[in-house]
Amino acid sequence: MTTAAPARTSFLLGLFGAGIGGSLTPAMQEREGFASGVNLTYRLVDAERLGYGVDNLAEMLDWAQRFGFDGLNITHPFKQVVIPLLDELSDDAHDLGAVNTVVFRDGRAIGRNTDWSGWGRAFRRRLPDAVSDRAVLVGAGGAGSAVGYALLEQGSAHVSIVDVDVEKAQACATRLAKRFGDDRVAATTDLAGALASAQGLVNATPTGMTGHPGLPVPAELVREDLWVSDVVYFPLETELIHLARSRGCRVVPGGGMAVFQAVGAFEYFTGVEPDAERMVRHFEELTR
Ligand SMILES: NC(=O)C1=CN([C@@H]2O[C@H](COP(=O)(O)OP(=O)(O)OC[C@H]3O[C@@H](n4cnc5c(N)ncnc54)[C@H](O)[C@@H]3O)[C@@H](O)[C@H]2O)C=CC1
Ligand SMILES: O=C1C[C@@](O)(C(=O)O)C[C@@H](O)[C@@H]1O
Repeated sequence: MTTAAPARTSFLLGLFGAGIGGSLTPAMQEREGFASGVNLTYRLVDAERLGYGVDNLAEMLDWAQRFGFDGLNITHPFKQVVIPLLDELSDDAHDLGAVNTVVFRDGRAIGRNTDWSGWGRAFRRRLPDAVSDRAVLVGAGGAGSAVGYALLEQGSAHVSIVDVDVEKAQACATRLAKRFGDDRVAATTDLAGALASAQGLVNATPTGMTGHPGLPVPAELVREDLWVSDVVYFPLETELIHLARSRGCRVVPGGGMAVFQAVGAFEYFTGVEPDAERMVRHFEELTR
């Protein structure tokens, strides 16, 4: 007689990254676990504090599995370098070239990305009528690739990508064009020209974060008829969001992406659908 494997009764999860001490993800995941009856522990593993860099990532993944972790979120600077170390990759993570969620199952490490679905869900919640708009995306790193993927996946007619590192903008556009077609996405150095024919602007650079004050684009380009989104969520009201709001623009601040990346990861980790609105309320409590 064969016996079915016992249902999993608890989950050990963590976040791998550098300088992650202020992350709200552990609190969001543990609170949602408690509220939904899933026994879940979520630990921060700060590579900076451990003196670990990208060369130690394989070792870190290996010991996480050996020590019984069921899954990990992965953040800066590991989102791209983790890819070759995984056994399996979801199509979306492959197409956008970054992983923020690794699930360990039956000795295999499976990479996924909930940054894009998180930003997309937060966007559609606020501006459902704007999904087909033309947009300008500033910043082509890990967050920018995820936002570009989300914009195109949810129907944006065209995305122009700008980065101070022109090669990075081009590489991001080339990658997204492979998936969505080169008539819908392009890198450009002409920010003003691209914005003139767009309805939306997304900041996916660190500019505006605590410690990186300022605006990622010249103030005069923030027109009142643009919608404006920021991925930065420390602070929640960045200089860009503040300026855009004061000019009457519709805005999507970075807090929504922070919550909905956790919503998506919770479901991948546990197989249980979390209560997303409860997680939003909890995030609001944490950031009040
Ligand atoms: N809300 C959320 O849940 C999340 C927020 N983030 C935030 O997104 C921001 C970016 O993170 P990553 O993409 O991982 O960083 P990254 O370092 O991979 O990419 C940032 C990119 O912005 C470019 N850049 C910097 N200043 C610029 C400027 N003024 N104009 C044009 N390009 C510029 C850089 O050349 C780089 O390519 C960080 O502040 C991070 O905290 C990241 C992930 C999730
Ligand atoms: O980059 C981020 C932010 C994060 O690292 C956090 O600190 O909340 C959690 C990651 O899952 C996400 O991809």
